[in-house]
Amino acid sequence: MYLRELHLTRFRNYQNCLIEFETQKTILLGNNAQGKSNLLEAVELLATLKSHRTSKDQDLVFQKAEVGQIKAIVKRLYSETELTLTLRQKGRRTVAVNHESLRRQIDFLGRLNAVEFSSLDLDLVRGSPEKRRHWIDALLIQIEPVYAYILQEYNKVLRQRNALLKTIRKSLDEGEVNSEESTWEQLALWDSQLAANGSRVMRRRARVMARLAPIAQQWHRKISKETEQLNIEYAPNVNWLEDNPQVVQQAILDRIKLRKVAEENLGTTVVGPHRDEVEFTINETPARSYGSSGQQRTLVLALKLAELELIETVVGEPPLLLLDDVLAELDLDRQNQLLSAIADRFQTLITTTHLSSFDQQWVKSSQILTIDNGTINKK
Ligand SMILES: Nc1ncnc2c1ncn2[C@@H]1O[C@H](COP(=O)(O)OP(=O)(O)OP(=O)(O)O)[C@@H](O)[C@H]1O
Repeated sequence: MYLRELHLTRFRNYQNCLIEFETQKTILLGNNAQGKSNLLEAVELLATLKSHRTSKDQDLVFQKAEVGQIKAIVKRLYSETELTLTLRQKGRRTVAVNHESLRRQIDFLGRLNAVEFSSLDLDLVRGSPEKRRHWIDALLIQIEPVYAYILQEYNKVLRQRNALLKTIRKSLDEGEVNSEESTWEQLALWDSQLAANGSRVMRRRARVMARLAPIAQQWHRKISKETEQLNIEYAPNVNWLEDNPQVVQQAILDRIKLRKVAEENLGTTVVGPHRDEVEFTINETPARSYGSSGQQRTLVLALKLAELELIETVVGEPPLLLLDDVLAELDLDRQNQLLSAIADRFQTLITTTHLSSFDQQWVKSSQILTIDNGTINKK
């Protein structure tokens, strides 16, 4: 797929900016805080309807403006589509495809695919489990857009169940024995909802990890010159023996029973995919605590290359690659591995503050755009 045009109106620090992408590779060159990451964020939003930098639309709209917009023309093998995402300071965002508004946001997903790689991605290894859950979820949304809906439903159930557990906790604090039957009936209802929705999330996470792990392992072996063996293990909060909805749901219900007292005392849900983890080990040592920063970079690079490949296999077309200031973080050897893997296969947008760290061949074959305080010029 190919992003031909991007038009940003009152988005972040862009007032009105039209960018036409003329080659497979674009270098976005500019000093700090000029709008390079903002531009990649716009593409990320079109691909996932999420930004890894903020969950508030107010942050995305140009200061004090009411409405901001991201518009793009995407060329696919057999079609060309115009995508429009309208963001509001107050009120809901809206989406349109070829000028037609869509009622459901998930119908917007899957029309543009992108893998982003920024220095923040090192947090994938070092950061909290939440970072890794977000990472799997963002990948799943791209290869199976209905997952966005499944996750949203799970989170709704989780919020409601937590609210009920909080009330139970409060009455325990106040010394009331909560004997009201309706409270326990309600909780039993939320238990089964949590199990039904939780099993959908967990089974999909398990499946995508099973597909991604061998690809990432292969890349990792190659980048580490066969010296290191990566292992990726999805560690769900609940274990099950068979990939079958009933089996997984029952496993969740059994664990809820086991953790009943803890949940009531804490006043929150402790069982479910919101407590999942992904474990990375290198030569059987946990990468998070023992990996050197070089090893951690190799690991993240292998994961990103695996994401590109997996999306390409599932979608049938190569996704875009967004590299946010990341080349400088990699040594020459890893840079070359990345650049040769990309070659001309993936349309790549890459931000940098200076061109000197780039391979000259790469510079020659790229379109170079300079970014200065929300305005873009060809170099
Ligand atoms: N909603 C907004 N309205 C106006 N300006 C904004 C908004 N959100 C962010 N900005 C501005 O965008 C700029 C940051 O841009 P961006 O994060 O893209 O930096 P960058 O060019 O990638 O720099 P770096 O190299 O430091 O990552 C800052 O000047 C910030 O004030």
